[in-house]
Amino acid sequence: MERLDQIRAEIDQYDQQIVEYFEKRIKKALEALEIKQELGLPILQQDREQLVLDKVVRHLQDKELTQEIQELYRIIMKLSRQIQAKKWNLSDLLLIGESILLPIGEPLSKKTIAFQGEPGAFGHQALKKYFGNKETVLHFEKFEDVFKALVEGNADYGVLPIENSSTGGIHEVYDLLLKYDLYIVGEEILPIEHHLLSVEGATEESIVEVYSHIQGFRQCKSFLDQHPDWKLITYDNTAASAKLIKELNETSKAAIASKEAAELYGLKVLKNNIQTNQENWTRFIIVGRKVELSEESKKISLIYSLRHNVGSLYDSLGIFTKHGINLVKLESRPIPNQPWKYHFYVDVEGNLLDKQIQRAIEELQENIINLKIIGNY
Ligand SMILES: C=C(O[C@@H]1C=C(C(=O)O)C=C[C@H]1O)C(=O)O
Repeated sequence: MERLDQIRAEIDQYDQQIVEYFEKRIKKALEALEIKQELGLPILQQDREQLVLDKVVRHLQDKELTQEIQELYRIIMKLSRQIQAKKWNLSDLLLIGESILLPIGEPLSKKTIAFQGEPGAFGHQALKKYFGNKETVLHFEKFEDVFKALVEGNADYGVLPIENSSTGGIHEVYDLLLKYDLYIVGEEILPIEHHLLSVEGATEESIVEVYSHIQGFRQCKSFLDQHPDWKLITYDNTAASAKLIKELNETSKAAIASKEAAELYGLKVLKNNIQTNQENWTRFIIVGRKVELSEESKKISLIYSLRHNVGSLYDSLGIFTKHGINLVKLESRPIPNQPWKYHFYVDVEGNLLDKQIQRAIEELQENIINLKIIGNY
């Protein structure tokens, strides 16, 4: 026992140093905050955080601890941000339990909105359906560019597809929601109709190559299976492929895209409604920099991971049942570098201002790892 006491005394000493250095680190983060406030920079500096993560791994002598040190530093930096946020402006934050701080904002009146793809893309249609036609619109090549535009302040809202009723979740967008500290403020469901488009003079028989987004191909699989000789070329976006077909102007090439894209780029519809399921819908999310709470907010989106023990998912979901909260969606994504471990994306019905919901979230937090609330809309 004496030996164990001796070891624990040493651990106590290290803890004292860790606490001392943690406090020093937080003080410095608050000094950094003052400068960021002067310069009008956001609290979160993802590039800097990545550098910190790389540096601490380099300091490690035992590289087997790489994942653990990164996990520890992700938590330290998140706390550092939360402490900075508390200081920044308390009235703009919602505190749930003891440690979940959410930035709260009002819907912006004058706004710039970003979508992925070219004009005429389904994302563009969802944007117009949700926001109307009067807003300033930006479009980007990649989903991640939309997230970056928000973080960098170049756009106020982003419109992104999250799920298709025939082919399921859009995984890349799920992963980006975890990576960036942005929030879902709304959603829009759009019926998706795909058409085979080409230039004047083309017929179904003249086609050799077809361009579309991978989702376009997946959602039209039965039709494409009838043309096994067609070469399918995956493109960034359905509307971008329509634009390309117009530019190439060849009767052997076609795109799979919307009617709107056909009209916008002056293409002929060779075949209408080629999606496999006539009930084909895509749910788009509207992402912003803050949680926008109102009495009408009725769906909460959460991400969490679990300890690897029997029944952990069941137990976590049981907490919602116990508090009478309806679960409306469950999706899982693998955690990079941790084979067979998952992040769970859960949508439940409720409003974050409701005390019952807050109690359930607090209880959930005690039973899971890394809870992230990504919106109430
Ligand atoms: C302390 C800062 O604020 C945040 C927290 C960081 C940290 O704790 O190391 C790093 C980057 C920022 O996201 C900073 O900007 O340096």
